[in-house]
Amino acid sequence: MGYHTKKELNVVAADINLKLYEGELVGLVGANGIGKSTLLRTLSRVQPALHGNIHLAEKELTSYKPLELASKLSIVLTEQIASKNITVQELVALGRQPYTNWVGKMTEDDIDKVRKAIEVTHIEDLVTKRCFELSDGQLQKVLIARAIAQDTPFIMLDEPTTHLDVYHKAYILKLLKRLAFETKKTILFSTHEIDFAIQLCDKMIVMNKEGFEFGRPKELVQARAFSGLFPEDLIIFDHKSGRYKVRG
Ligand SMILES: Nc1ncnc2c1ncn2[C@@H]1O[C@H](COP(=O)(O)OP(=O)(O)OP(=O)(O)O)[C@@H](O)[C@H]1O
Repeated sequence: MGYHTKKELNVVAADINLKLYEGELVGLVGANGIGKSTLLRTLSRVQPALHGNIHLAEKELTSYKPLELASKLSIVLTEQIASKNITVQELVALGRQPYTNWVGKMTEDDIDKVRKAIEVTHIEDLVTKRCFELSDGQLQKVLIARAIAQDTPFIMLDEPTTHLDVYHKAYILKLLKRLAFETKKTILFSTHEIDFAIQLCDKMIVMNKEGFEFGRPKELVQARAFSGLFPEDLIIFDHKSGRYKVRG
């Protein structure tokens, strides 16, 4: 995966080979610029893979029609929101767009899915607010609610916990964990919260300069996958606690 620029081909990562299952919360970690967003964008068909195949539910990703794809996968990008002038209720309801008819009329089922998404993310008190009135953390929850309303079996989120305080970071990640478990969705998110991801994820993808490692957090800790992520002059990964520590 990577980019065709005017002059050259910029290959960000190659030989990525992995399989995700339903009901799994999967954390994607790695240093700045290593290719996490590129991977999410490639998996969600926002940009084409340079080489290889991606299958979603046994079907080649490129063979999906846009609306069909929108009923199978959703991606949450914080910067993506087109108009912040709409209300929270309207933004969450946009998650139902792939299913509504051309006039956008919602059925009872659509309305129910929107209501449940608002309930599960605990944003009931925000529904009448306009999106520009929200704090970053509130907007993050609203965007997650929209993805839940979209009700796709596969949800991807690019850094869903940036801008959040430590309590709300844990809150969002626990919410994703519960969602994956209870609704049997596959949830893949990129994060810099490696400590939290180790504690909460079923599996993790660790991207590094050599390639990537994939597995259960405990196995990855044992395999020392987190040691080589950053230059070790400043921080080192402590295998006992599963955390990074600043060198004394
Ligand atoms: N539109 C683009 N065109 C060309 N190269 C790009 C483009 N977007 C990103 N890149 C390059 O691809 C590489 C990976 O970037 P990417 O945004 O995927 O990293 P990341 O792991 O998500 O980083 P961060 O943790 O800082 O968000 C970087 O070297 C970046 O410069």
